[in-house]
Amino acid sequence: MTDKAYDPSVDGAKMSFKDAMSYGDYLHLDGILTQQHPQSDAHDELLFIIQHQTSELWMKLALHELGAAREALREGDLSHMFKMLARLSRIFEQLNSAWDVLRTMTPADYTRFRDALGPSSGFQSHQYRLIEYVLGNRNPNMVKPHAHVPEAKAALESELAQPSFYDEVIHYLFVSLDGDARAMPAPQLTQPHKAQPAVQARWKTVYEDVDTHWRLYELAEKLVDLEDYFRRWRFNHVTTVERVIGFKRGTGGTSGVQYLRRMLDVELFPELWHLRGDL
Ligand code: HEM
Ligand SMILES: N[C@@H](CC(=O)c1ccccc1NC=O)C(=O)O
Repeated sequence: MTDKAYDPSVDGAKMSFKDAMSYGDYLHLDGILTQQHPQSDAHDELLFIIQHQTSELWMKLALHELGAAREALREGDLSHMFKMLARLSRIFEQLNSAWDVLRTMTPADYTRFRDALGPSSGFQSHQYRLIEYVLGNRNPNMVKPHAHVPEAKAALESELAQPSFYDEVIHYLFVSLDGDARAMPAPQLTQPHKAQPAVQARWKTVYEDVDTHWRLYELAEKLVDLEDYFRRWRFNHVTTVERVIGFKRGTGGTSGVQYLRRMLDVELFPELWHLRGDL
């Protein structure tokens, strides 16, 4: 070994990017890495900001995959839809593991900058709300905090005007089992999906003879997986919140932990859970 520093250019590594697209150019890192603006001098505020920004990026990808999965389903292309749902589950795993980093922030650390957050809160995450809407948990009141951001409001309203991903799944279920969707209950576009006996009965048919209905069974279990991940995200959130602020009121104005505990009861695909007790 010589003392001379290794020069990767001898192996062919390109070292000059004056006239070519570099890593930073392609990823627009100048934009992303200059968008962290702590409002205090508290050490942990950068962690808090990056945790949220990365979560929002994963949510952006989740919406991209979910939208494409719905489109594939509408076209009857189940193979591609399954691939996107598998990726969606991995994205949720990322979001769930991320809590381990935030959990290193103690109440004392957080108190140093909480006041600087003002009335801002994750409650106002339009991407989170959009994910809920796409999946079928639709409370139109949740559009209100976005009235001041026309694009976010428009995206949420346009989602409320079309069938949810779960509505498309139910459509596919009826067409597959009945031959058409005439017996399908009308999608509830602007309210949270409520369990429908006719839907549950069909899912039960699938689970009672999985070999005959393998594709539908696979689809159902993918949805249960997805909801399982979603529930774990909510549970991680509420537990972290209790650990960090106890039962203080949220900056967004809700009761905080009590509000978040109530959200643990939300069922995205209720029929798939309810039928299990009947098997
Ligand atoms: C120490 C960390 C955190 C605390 C203390 C906290 C606290 C809270 C509280 C109290 C609420 C209820 C709304 C309110 O009144 O503010 C809330 C909602 C919410 N938070 Fe957090 N949060 C934390 C981290 C996060 C992270 C990392 C995310 C990821 C994006 C997040 C996303 C959300 C979302 C989406 C809601 C709305 C939930 C719903 O309406 O069902 N939070 N948070
Ligand atoms: N709601 C939190 C504040 C909070 O967590 C927050 C504030 C600004 C941006 C994102 C946040 N994260 C989740 O709610 C609190 O009451 O402390």
